[in-house]
Amino acid sequence: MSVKVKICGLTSVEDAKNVSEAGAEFAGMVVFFPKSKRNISLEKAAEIMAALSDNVKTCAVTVSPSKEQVRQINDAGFDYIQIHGRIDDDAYSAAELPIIKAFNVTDIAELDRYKSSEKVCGYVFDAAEYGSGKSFDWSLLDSIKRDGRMFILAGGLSPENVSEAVRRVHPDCVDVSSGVENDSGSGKNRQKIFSFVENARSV
Ligand SMILES: O=C(O)c1ccccc1N[C@@H]1O[C@H](COP(=O)(O)O)[C@@H](O)[C@H]1O
Repeated sequence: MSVKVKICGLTSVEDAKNVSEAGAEFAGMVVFFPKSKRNISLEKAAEIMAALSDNVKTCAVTVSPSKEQVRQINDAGFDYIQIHGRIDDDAYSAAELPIIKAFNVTDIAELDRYKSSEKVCGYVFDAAEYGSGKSFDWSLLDSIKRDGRMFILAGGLSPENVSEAVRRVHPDCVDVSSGVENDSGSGKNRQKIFSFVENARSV
């Protein structure tokens, strides 16, 4: 089966159209994290989700969300919640969507804690800095036993290196944000999104 593709950090309706037309399976939107240049409101996320094809699954991308933020995300129309950083007990209890737990290199050792969490349906393995476009040492993933949950590779992927990443890591899904942005660093680039999807699937 070919690798799935997740395009993250959508900020506009135009991004949604490009992601849908390119045939990506997942679209991520950063919410409740104002430090990110890709952070958007739930209202904006609703507008973007309305413009996505029905077959594109959506994901709220968060960092250590509070219980109240998780509740708002439950009701906002996403299919998944991606959580970087901590998941407090309160936030975990409040989650009604399947959780994709993200690890940012230094916390990879915490993976075992989540392997028995019923609500966790997948893992994102990402570089140390959120949405930085930087890669990390993929050999850190070699010893991780696959457990049937989605194994998603992120961090510094691009149309240029995604084929190599798929061959080397064998992820279920590849996840990109910075690598498909315009050279100006703002907004996604249609041609790069299409090339990323094509190159990921070429393996
Ligand atoms: O994109 C962000 O600004 C961001 C903010 C907070 C948490 C995660 C964020 N990005 C996620 O990082 C990976 C990979 O990004 P990149 O391709 O290296 O730029 C992806 O899951 C983004 O959603």
